[in-house]
Amino acid sequence: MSMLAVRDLAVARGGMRVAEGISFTLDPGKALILRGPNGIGKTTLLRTIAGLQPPAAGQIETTPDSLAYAAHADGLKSALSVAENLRFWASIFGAQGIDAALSALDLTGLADRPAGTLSAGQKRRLGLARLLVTGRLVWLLDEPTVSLDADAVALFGQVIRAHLRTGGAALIASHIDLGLPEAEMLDLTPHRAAPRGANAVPAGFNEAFG
Ligand SMILES: Nc1ncnc2c1ncn2[C@@H]1O[C@H](COP(=O)(O)OP(=O)(O)OP(=O)(O)O)[C@@H](O)[C@H]1O
Repeated sequence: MSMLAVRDLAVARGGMRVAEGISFTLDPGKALILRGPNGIGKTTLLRTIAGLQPPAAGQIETTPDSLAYAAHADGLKSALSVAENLRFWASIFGAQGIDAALSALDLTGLADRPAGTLSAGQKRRLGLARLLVTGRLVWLLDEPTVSLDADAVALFGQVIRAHLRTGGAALIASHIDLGLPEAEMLDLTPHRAAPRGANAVPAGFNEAFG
């Protein structure tokens, strides 16, 4: 049974439909990579599936409390240490420990550093480590590798693989190769919403100028 099913979904930003006619399912152990040019609606689609905004049309079916969303903004507590940040998230999600998450993202040596003093890539690694303490099965990731160097991208690829091996799934907006050849791709380009209302091209436009 799929962990996430999206049917004929349309998504909007700022009151304008940006993408439509999107359908896919995500089964355990699968990763789906969202592609498409800047502004096509990848972030908007992830926000809609995460429940941060309503769909403009269509259906999203998933198990309650199965989703973990990692947005562009890391949203870390800068005065707390790396370990304290993770413990805070672990307590919210009822996770047991943080050591595995620290180790998986190569943060053990930085555990006592205030998060505010981390480099951009280290902050991003901490943001991703939070996924591991959520215990959630379906990861929604928006450009997870921004600021990461090549080693950290490879490390993150391993983290995703381990998540998939243990029955998890991931929907990932990414412009770069994550080293996941088994992942499927969904290009949103053909799903760009047709112009509507005041901005719509009048019917017959093509015939008149064709
Ligand atoms: N807060 C907002 N208000 C109005 N329009 C917005 C808002 N945020 C984004 N948009 C617009 O919605 C459209 C979709 O944006 P979105 O961020 O989903 O694209 P994206 O595919 O994730 O792009 P990128 O590859 O640049 O991250 C764009 O045209 C964008 O300008």
